[in-house]
Amino acid sequence: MMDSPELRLGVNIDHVATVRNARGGDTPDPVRAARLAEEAGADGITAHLREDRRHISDADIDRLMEALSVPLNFEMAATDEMQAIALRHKPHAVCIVPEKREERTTEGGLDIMREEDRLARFITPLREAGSRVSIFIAADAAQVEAAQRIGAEVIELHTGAYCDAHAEGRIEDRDAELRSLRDMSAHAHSLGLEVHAGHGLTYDTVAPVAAFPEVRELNIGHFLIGEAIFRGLEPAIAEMRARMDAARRGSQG
Ligand SMILES: CC(=O)[C@@H](O)[C@H](O)COP(=O)(O)O
Ligand SMILES: NCC(=O)COP(=O)(O)O
Repeated sequence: MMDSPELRLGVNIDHVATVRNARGGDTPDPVRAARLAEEAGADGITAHLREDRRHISDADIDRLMEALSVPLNFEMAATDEMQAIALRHKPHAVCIVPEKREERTTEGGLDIMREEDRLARFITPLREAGSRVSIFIAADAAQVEAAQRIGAEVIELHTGAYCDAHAEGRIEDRDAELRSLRDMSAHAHSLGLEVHAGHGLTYDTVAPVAAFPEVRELNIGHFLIGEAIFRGLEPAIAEMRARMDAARRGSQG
């Protein structure tokens, strides 16, 4: 069995901005949330600048780049507008995600094969600017292999189908999704890709994913921001961190 290296927690603060935007104005401030998340043990901050700006704004990205002392993982669609913003800021990491204007949340992974040549050209300047490029994909061997072909350094596996199956009590589907996540983590690692995972993870679903030794980072947002309403952001994050660490230790026997 391979050793389990450190597992990082990236806290996604998008939905602090969702609440702010419900009324306009400045509160609650996602940058303040990001700084509290750092203090609570987040290893990085994730923010998704959607094309429709439904939560994070351009000004939030400007301020995050100024304020953070941990790395920013900048999630964005593969558009010229977003590429220009990423090239201006040169964040630590850029994660390319699919976007549909009408979707409630990021519904699936990017279909790399549908536009493989364009994506290979698209990520080249981002890598040259010093950002680590990650591709948000479903746990699918063809997508993993395509991510490697286009020159990505990292993949982030979409855990939404696994979390939905868990929430809906579809145990066989949940277990099948988990097996796919496990197998694709190992496959991607064998191809030299760094493996991250995220979307929809909660206290109840995080442990099995955290235990996969190839997974180096989990990005978690919506659940943590919701939980923070009841107990505060720092305790909510500290508990997630503790559950991740316990699962990691357990997987090392
Ligand atoms: C790509 C991804 O999974 C995150 O960006 C997260 O889901 C953000 O929330 P929304 O999908 O609701 O924008
Ligand atoms: N890339 C996934 C992410 O950043 C967090 O997703 P969620 O926990 O807000 O669903």
